[in-house]
Amino acid sequence: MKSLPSTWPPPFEARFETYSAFNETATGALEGSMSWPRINQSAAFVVHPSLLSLDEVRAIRGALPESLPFEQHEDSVDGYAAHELWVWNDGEYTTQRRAGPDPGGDGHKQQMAARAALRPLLSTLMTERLAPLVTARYGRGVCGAAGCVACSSLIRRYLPSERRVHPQHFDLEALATVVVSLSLTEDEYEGGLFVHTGGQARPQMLDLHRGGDAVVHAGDLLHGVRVNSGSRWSWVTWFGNDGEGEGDAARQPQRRPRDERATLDARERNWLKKVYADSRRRDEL
Ligand SMILES: O=C(O)CCC(=O)C(=O)O
Ligand SMILES: [Fe+2]
Repeated sequence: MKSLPSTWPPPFEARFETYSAFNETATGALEGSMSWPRINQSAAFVVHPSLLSLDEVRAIRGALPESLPFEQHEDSVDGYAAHELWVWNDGEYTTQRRAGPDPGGDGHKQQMAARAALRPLLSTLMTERLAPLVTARYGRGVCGAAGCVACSSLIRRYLPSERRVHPQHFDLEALATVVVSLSLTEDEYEGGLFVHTGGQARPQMLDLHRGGDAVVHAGDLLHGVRVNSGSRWSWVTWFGNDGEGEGDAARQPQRRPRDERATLDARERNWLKKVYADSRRRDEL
């Protein structure tokens, strides 16, 4: 029998470098790239420290007491109860993603109150901070002239008694995803979001422990969540294109053409500078 080469599994590591679109502002956005061993394939992501301020995170978490029953429909990745709270679906405010077990008591009322409280907050952040970031990264060739649009947005929680993992998957529903950490303190949980190339490679954990830290990636990134201890809260938004000019196919997931990098125009560059100057100022407060 042929034996495996002694270098198997192949060495594998995520590569991190300063994200070039943000070099000038030197705010520490990092581009990571996962290269599949032996095949010429890679997937990139950008980690943005403090995309939201801690005050913004506190405002979101303030609407989410631990006693709030989350939605328990089957998760699309592993079929177990999802423990999600959907706030946006198909580009619109939603009251529920899918039917699931009745939360009992006044559970629905509590969920509706939480969504109503989150709606203005998340909506402003999605349009003013998240969507332009996605459009700047993937470009108008992919996002459409009007820019990428938030299609789905939900809060996830990983409580010790509920869910510890979200198995690795691609976000096939999304052109691009933004995940924002909703931690109130940096030691609220251990473990977290990992990126992977599957097989025998070792997953790479991303450090998103500070509330407001965010990662932006396209649908082609293999990723998942494993919480080793504590409670983790995250805000997940899936983006599609602008929905213009493609009839019913609009807003369907689209693969980012490989190696495409958005070329930022002066207006977008200025906007990014401002986002980063603001986030630096927030850090200094
Ligand atoms: O909770 C997270 O950080 C990510 C969850 C995720 O990958 C997803 O909702 O698609
Ligand atoms: Fe995902």
